Amino acid sequence: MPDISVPIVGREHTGVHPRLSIDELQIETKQFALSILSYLIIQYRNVGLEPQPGCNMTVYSAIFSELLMFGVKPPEQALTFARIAGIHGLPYEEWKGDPSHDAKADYDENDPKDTEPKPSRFGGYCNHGSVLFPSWHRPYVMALEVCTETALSWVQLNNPPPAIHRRSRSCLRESSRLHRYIRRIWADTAAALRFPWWDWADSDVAQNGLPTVFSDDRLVLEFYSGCAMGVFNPLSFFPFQSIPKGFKDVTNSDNTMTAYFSQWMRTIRYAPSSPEIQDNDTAALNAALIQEAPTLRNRVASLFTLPATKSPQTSASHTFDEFLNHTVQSTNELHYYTSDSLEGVHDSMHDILGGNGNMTYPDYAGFDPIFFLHHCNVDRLYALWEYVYPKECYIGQWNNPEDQSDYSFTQSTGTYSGL
Ligand SMILES: N[C@@H](CC1=CC(=O)C(=O)C=C1)C(=O)O
Repeated sequence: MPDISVPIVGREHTGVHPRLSIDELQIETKQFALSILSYLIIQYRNVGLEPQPGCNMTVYSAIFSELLMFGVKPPEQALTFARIAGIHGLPYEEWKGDPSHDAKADYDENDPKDTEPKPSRFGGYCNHGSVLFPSWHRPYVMALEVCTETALSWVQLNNPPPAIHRRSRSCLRESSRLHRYIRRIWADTAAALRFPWWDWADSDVAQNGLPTVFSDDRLVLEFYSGCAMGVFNPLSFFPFQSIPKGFKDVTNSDNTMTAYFSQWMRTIRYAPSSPEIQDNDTAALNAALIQEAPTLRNRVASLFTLPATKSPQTSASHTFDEFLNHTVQSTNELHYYTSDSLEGVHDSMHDILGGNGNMTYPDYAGFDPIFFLHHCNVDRLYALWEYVYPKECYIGQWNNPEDQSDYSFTQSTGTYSGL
C-alpha cells in the first residue's frame, strides 16, 4: 500500500467530546471496549478474543467478524502503532505520514540524532528541553487518537445483517432492526471516543500504585449486558514483530544495568540486566511509584501556584516557559533555572515507569503503550495551566530591535525565548 500524507487534525465530524481518564473510561464499558480493541488493532497483534461463559455472540457475530478481519488486514503504513511510536525517537526515519518525507533527505548516518533542530532534520522528531516540549507532544498524542479512529471503521454501517432467524419474514425484519439498533449504539460510542489519560498525581496512585489495567495480562470487555469478552491487554506491553532499525543496548549512567533493546522482542518495565526477559516487574515499579507519588502530587500542585512576586525564593515556576520545560527559558532577569516544570515532573514519571526499560530512554519510550496515556495527562496539565493563567501565556512573535532577531515565543511579562 502506498504511503500517504496524514494531516493530524484530531477527530473530525464527530462532535465535541471530552477525553476521559482511564478510570472513567473503564466505567463507560462500551467506550472502554472500543478503546482497547482499537489499541489492539493498531498494534497489529492478535486480539485473543475469548467469549466469557454465558456470552451468546450470535447477534454480534457479523459485526465482530468485520472487526476481526480488520485486525488481520495490513493497516495503512503510517497509522500503525509501531510507526507512530517510532516518530518520537528510534528508528531515525522520517514518518511515512509526513507530507515532505523523502523531500528533504538530510539524514546523516554519522550524526543521526537531530541535536540542532535548525533547520529541522529527522533523526527522532521529539522536542525536549525547549518551550516546544508540550506543544510538540500535543499533536503527537492526537496522532495516536486519530490512528485509533481509523481502527474503528468496522462500525461503519455497511455490513449486512447477520444471517440468523431466517425462518420467517417477521423474524428477519426483527433481526435487521436489532442489528441496525446495535450498530447505531456502537457508532455513537465510536463517535464519542477520545484517547484516555492517566493522572499519576491522583491520590489513589499513592495508595494503590499502578492501576491494574496497565499490568494485567488480559482485560475483560463488556459488549452488552451479560456478554463479556476476554482480550489481550494492549496497555501492558507492545510485542515487536522485528527489532526496529537502530535499536541498541543501553547501559545506565551508574553502569549497573543494561537495557538489551537490540534483543528484547517486546517493551518492558523494570527488566533484569539480561537479554532474557519474562514480564514487566510491576512490584518493583509500584515500590518506586508509591514512594514518589506524594512528591509528584506536591510538584504538580506547586506548578499551578504561580507566585505573585517574581522572586527566585521558591522552586515554583514564575513564567509560562518555566512551567513548560526545564531548560530553555526566558533570557532576562526572570530567568530562574531552579524552577520545577511540567517537563521535569514528566521526566520523573518516565523514569519511575521504565526502570531498566523503554520508558526511561527517550529513543525507546514511545513504544511502551503507557507512554501515550502518560502524555495525554501531560497535555491535560498543559491545557489546564493555559486555562487558569491565560494572560501569562505566549502572546506572539517579537522582533528584537537590537539584533533584529525574531523571537517566536514572547510572553506577557515581556520575556521571550527564541528557538
Ligand atoms: N531521564 C529521562 C526521562 C525521559 C524523558 C522523556 O521525555 C522520555 O521520552 C523518556 C525518558 C531523560 O530525561 O532522558
